Amino acid sequence: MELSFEDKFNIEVDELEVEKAINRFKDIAQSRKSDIEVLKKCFSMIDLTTLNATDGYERGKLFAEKVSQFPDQFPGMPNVAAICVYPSLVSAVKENLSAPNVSIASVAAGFPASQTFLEIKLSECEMALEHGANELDVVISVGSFLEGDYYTVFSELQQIKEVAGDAKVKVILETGALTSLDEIKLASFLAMEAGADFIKTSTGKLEPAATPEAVYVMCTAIKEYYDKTGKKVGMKPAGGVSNSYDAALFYTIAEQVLGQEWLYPGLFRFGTSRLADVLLSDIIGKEVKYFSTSSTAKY
Ligand SMILES: O=C[C@H](O)COP(=O)(O)O
Repeated sequence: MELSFEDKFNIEVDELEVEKAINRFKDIAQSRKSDIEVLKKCFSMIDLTTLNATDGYERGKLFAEKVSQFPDQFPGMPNVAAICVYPSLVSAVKENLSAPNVSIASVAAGFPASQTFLEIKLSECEMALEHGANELDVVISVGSFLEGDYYTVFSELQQIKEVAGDAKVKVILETGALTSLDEIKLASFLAMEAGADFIKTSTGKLEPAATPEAVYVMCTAIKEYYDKTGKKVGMKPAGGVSNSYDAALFYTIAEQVLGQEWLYPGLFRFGTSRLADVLLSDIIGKEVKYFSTSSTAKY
């Protein structure tokens, strides 16, 4: 079955316009990278992430304990939005998390390559939810997308969304594997039409991960989708976001394209394994290693 989005949405991206806009946002971000209020807001939208082959129960427990104790350790700071782990670690987080407003996100559906059977993808989503996840981060079938088999990608996402029920589904486009900005925009519309609650740039396992260009194009797609349908879809830059300037830049892009109303954990997240302590240190004004973990393994 053929699926066409070209008639419904504007898929073409003007690359010159993108570069101009990004240069403007970079200037704004330079002055914001040390704005404490902006950094605090960015911190409150972090999905604190650990996605290593070396992760075990203790790692999930440690993350949950750190997040649970955070308000006492750092009064006046907002907490992170979610902890994001592999499905096998969801129960470790659930059993040890006592921060009621912090969500538990699980990558699922064959993360990070999405190269498994649909039944396995759906079961993995179901099991992650049973174990306590209330958000799912799933990658599109990138191979099918690149071959132009949009129907397979769309149909899988629709079925995942159905299994997810009330849980938020964040759809990872793996923008570094897509071959043009037009493709990134097309994938954004496809994911949103299939029911994505958020669209997310990257798995963090493939370079380039979150780029200003990808984030900008995805934000413009979200804006256009909202104008046409009235549905607000969230944005999640993820992968390689590791300093206050990057955070301020992605924050600025979302603010300028989508408006302040998008800048809260319900509609904006950072997927990152390194940003939390960096922001915390810049906010407090001295180096803090609270969440940092030694493992940087990339499997
Ligand atoms: O979803 C989040 C990413 O996997 C994290 O990537 P990162 O380790 O480059 O921050």
